[in-house]
Amino acid sequence: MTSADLTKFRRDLHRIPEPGFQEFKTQQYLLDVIRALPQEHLSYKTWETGILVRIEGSAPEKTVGYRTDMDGLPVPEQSGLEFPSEHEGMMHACGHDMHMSIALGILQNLADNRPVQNVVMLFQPAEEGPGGAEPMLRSEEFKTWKPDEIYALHIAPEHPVGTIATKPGVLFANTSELFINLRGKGGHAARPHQTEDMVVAASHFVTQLQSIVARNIDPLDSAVVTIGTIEAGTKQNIIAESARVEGTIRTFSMDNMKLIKERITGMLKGVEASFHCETDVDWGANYCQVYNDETKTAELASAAESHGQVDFVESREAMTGEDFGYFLRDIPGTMVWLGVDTPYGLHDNRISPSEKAMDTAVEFFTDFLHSR
Ligand SMILES: CC(=O)N[C@@H](CCC[C@H](N)C(=O)O)C(=O)O
Repeated sequence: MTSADLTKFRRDLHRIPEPGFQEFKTQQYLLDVIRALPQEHLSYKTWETGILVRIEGSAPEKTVGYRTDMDGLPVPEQSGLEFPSEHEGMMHACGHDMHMSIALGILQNLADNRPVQNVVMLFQPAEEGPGGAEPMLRSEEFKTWKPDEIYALHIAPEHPVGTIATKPGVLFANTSELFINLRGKGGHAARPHQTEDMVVAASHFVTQLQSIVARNIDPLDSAVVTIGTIEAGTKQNIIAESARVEGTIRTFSMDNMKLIKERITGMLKGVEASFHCETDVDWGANYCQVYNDETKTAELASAAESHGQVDFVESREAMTGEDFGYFLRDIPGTMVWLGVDTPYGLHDNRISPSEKAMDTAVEFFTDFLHSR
């Protein structure tokens, strides 16, 4: 697999970002590449908009898994790249175009040069939401090819190209989405006393939310409550009768997740009483933490440290979420960060990861999967 091939995959995929479980063009593109590979030891099947590919090892004693995510984000691209998204309002702003291209590169290498162990490559939809890992794990397609160990990577804007970073134990947080509706009585902007203004109610609620992390979480622990969107109203001189607040919760412990949800439920009761309105809350998709197996992580770290192309770094845990956590809850393995050296963070509309990082990842993971 050449750098030029990887770059072509990445740019083609970058142009067609699609929402979770709607990765139709992405799936077709990947299938076209997979069908063009040497087929001798290869079999594949689809699941929803995902794909599972199995390479029959030469003397297998186990099956090793490698997973990539596939979906894009509702981010209007501002990267200035020469190959921007062709899907208005959507962007691969979390590197899944790179992740998929790397997986294709590894697959091509393994199809050309058969590994000893069986390898299953998983192209998993809907990582950003509503979560493809958990239903994929439950699928018959997965169960019949279930690996004995499993690996994945995620691009890391802050690390230089060549870096692979990870740690044993908790790498990413538990997550829960948060969707709240507030309903009251709207009316004329000049007659506020006859209304129950949901812009004011939602604003108080969002401000109150900030006290949860500040005043309910042990300062030696960590949690995040982020509101990403607020929608309310139809016109500047009409008092809004409804508002919708959407966000996400991140914790390292399930006790804190429970505590935060209880506090939010309590606060909403207060908002209802204070602003004479009705509210409802939906916790959306919940991901379990990414917990790296101690032994597999040590083995991967040692392979990275002795690999000529890689600079291995012990990383800290992060409040990011990843539904790869569900695979790791069931199957020992590890997730790593891959340095891509861009000043813009994940989910930023300007993110522009260095494509050179794909060479490092493909070389390292091809060697690593051969060595299992
Ligand atoms: C790597 C990454 O950025 N993952 C997402 C996962 C989102 C889970 C869910 N939709 C949520 O918002 O809680 C992240 O935002 O960390």
